[in-house]
Amino acid sequence: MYELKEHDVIFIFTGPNGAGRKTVAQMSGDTLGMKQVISYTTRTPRSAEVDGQDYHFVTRDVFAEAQKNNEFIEVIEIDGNYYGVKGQDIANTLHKHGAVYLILNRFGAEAVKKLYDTNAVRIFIYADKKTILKREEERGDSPELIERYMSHFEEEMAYKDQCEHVFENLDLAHTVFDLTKTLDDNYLHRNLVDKD
Ligand SMILES: Nc1ncnc2c1ncn2[C@@H]1O[C@H](COP(=O)(O)OP(=O)(O)OP(=O)(O)O)[C@@H](O)[C@H]1O
Ligand SMILES: Nc1nc2c(ncn2[C@@H]2O[C@H](COP(=O)(O)O)[C@@H](O)[C@H]2O)c(=O)[nH]1
Repeated sequence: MYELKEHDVIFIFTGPNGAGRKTVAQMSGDTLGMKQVISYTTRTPRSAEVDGQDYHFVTRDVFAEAQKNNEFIEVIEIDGNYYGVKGQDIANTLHKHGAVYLILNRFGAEAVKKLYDTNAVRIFIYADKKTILKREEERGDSPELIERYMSHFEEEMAYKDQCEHVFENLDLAHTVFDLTKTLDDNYLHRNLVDKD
């Protein structure tokens, strides 16, 4: 069993769908040498999604078996689909990289924070509804999917004030710069960000 070290950091990116959590997490993660811990889900992959990259896509039986074996640190049902992150996956990735990130909704963020306490840092990424709607339309999300995402918008936004860091993601380069600098200055100390 991997024991967390004081300097191990688990960043949790949360906020409404379409805010840009994945985009900014990946960009900062690449710069700072952090790796994502991928969730397992029973939902069907969307056209551009890749198994093992966006999610581990599994059947309900496989998911239920892992749940029965207490492999997930948290399980959630969203719109009829199950999602979970395995504790062992977090431990393995931390062991290799010392810093990991997860992309979760507010319930996952809360659960991971409770479990890992000071090793866990919640980063809230948001944009206004109109901006998010435009992004989702532009990436080709169906009207049904957009409606589903929007039905969770207010409840996800309500979690903003409980997070350790909050970024409004309008200009992408600006957000990624601020985010990378914040993570580097406060937690990782890789001194990679150009301070000019
Ligand atoms: N600052 C930005 N300006 C313009 N487009 C952006 C910006 N940030 C992200 N995007 C685009 O918005 C879309 C949603 O981004 P992303 O997938 O990162 O969001 P998310 O919060 O992870 O939500 P989801 O889980 O629904 O994918 C993508 O097409 C991405 O390229
Ligand atoms: N609490 C958890 N939330 C998760 C997990 N994996 C993903 N998510 C979040 O769920 C919604 C819906 O995701 P979608 O890909 O189906 O649109 C989104 O906010 C994800 O970030 C998890 O393991 N636990």
